[in-house]
Amino acid sequence: MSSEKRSNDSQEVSDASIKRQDTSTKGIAQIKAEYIIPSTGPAQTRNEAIDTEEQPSDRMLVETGGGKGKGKKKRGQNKNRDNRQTKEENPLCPKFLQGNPESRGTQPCPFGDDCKFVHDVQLYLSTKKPEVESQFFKECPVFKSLGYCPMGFKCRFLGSHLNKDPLQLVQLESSERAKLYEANHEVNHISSDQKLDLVKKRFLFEKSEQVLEIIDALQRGASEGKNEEEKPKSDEPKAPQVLQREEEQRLRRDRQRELYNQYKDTRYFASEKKKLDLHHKKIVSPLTTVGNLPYRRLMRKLGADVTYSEMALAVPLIQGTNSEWALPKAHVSEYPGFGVQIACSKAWQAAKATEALAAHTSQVSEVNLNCGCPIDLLYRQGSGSALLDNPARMIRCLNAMSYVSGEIPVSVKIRTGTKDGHPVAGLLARRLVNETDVAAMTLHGRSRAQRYTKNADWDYVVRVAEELRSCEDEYDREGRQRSQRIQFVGNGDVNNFEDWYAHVNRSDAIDSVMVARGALIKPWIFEEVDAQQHLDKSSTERMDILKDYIQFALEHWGSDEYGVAQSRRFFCEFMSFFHRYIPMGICEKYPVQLNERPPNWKGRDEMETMLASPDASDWIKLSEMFLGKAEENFVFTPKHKSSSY
Ligand SMILES: Cc1cc2nc3c(=O)[nH]c(=O)nc-3n(C[C@H](O)[C@H](O)[C@H](O)COP(=O)(O)O)c2cc1C
Repeated sequence: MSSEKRSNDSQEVSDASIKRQDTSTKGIAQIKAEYIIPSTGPAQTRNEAIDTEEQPSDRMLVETGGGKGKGKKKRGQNKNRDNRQTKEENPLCPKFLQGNPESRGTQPCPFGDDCKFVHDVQLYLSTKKPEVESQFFKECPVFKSLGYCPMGFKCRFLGSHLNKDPLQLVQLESSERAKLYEANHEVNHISSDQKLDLVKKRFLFEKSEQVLEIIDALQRGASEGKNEEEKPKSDEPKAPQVLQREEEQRLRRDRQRELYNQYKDTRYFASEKKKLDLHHKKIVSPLTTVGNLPYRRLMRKLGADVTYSEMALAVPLIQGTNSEWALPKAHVSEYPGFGVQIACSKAWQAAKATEALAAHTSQVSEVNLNCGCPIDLLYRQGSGSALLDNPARMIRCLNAMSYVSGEIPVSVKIRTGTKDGHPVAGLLARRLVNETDVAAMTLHGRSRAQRYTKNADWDYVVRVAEELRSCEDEYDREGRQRSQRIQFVGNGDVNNFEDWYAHVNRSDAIDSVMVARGALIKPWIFEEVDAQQHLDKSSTERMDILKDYIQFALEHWGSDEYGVAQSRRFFCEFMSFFHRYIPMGICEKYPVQLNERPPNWKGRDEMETMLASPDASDWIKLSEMFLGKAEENFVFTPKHKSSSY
């Protein structure tokens, strides 16, 4: 990929030759006339809608019981998605993946002849789907990067690591494989025994039990204290029942004091945890569905310093659900600088999920509480942005997390508020300083109600950052000494290096900014930040980026039938953002804003036109260039109906 400054094509075309079309309307990207495909009707743009809010993943719908029943029609969500997976007709027994277990000296299949899967490798190969015909991968990409292929005979690129006579899989020497593994493996795997302990409720949430008792007692104390203040004082002698009640209250207060002292003595201060340094770091937002491990690995390769897991729900984590525990997994290149984000509605959920995470994952730089998610399903349950309306509960969650997370720092991501015109983030910042030990806060400059309709309010983001700093100063002046400055990260509408620097440099109170859609549409955005210039990537360079994505996807999901189908599906989800890139060279006015839509346009070459297609069937065609022909019944409907804008 070239980071050379390119000439802007606009200079090459004289003004006189540009037959301007009327694209100067607000919200419409300005494309040079020669790239516009003339429309027959009234002014036409490629897409009608604007960006919709984050959507629940299919996993979330299952785990929260959402998506069942009638429910209201969700804005922008494709509820009738049919992303079915095909299954192999005669699946090979997992014990035979790498060949006959007995001849390799490993444990035989415990089901023997009764096994419902195929044991005869020759038979399996005779019914297996043909090899993938990829224009980009002439040999198995996973074998090439690992020195062996974990999918063995099931691999759809098997030809490149199969000896036909005798029938045997090829692999590199173990020392070479070990070297490759060192730089390329996944971390934060929970073992099946650990998962089973959670499923069977055998995991002892000892720290959570401790902190929840304290938090409950403090909360009860606070509400009893309030009631007592309201009672009028009287000099009359007290009845024995009253005296007894008072004595009970006194004992409870003593117990609370004792618990509080215990809390003070045992709690972790931010300074006792791993240091979280986000200052001027290049940060990619947590992104449900699209922010999967292969995408984050790609972003690391393209210069990101900090990445976050997709949002994991606390309750299924506590219950040991497989799909939820897949989310904290990361590529080794992501650590340090990898955060796990959780969503929950109550302190017990926050504590237990965090305690399990701290016990079962080793490479996590921060645990982040999502207090910004607008999804109705979670909001109705009191999670995500619902916590903005209940700051006391948010603080209990954060303190519980801090108590149990050991040396992992805790952070929080919020929005301006839930309603338009009622921002609460400033007050929250004050409470975070005074009442919690959070190491960082991220503020997305929009309310829940606003979704993506208006621009993020960066003036407000800056005011909150400054409010945070003045609270920290007050705190210090009172001699209470915060252990370390809370890292403040702003978020919203960062789409190019100019936005990035403008926001990062606007106030010393801001440590950095977080990028979401901008990094999906233009994954090389941090390369621009480093080069401090707009980079106009050719279609060939963009295909190389997609090739890397597919490489990482196959390494993550596998190169067998299942893995190829998963890679194709998530490739298409990625394309639902990636296709929105409008190259600088075809623009009349640059940079293009995130909410600007182009009129129908054609690229500088055929591939560029194809890469910009908003049609999901073209994304499938692109996937076929990397992954071979899609199944006849492969259908893809993006999660965001109007994912284009
Ligand atoms: C597809 C998609 C998925 C998202 N998933 C999450 C998520 O899991 N957790 C989260 O805190 N925010 C999530 N967000 C919100 C972003 O992190 C970010 O706050 C928001 O998009 C504003 O940033 P932007 O203007 O740079 O896109 C998601 C946004 C998008 C577009």
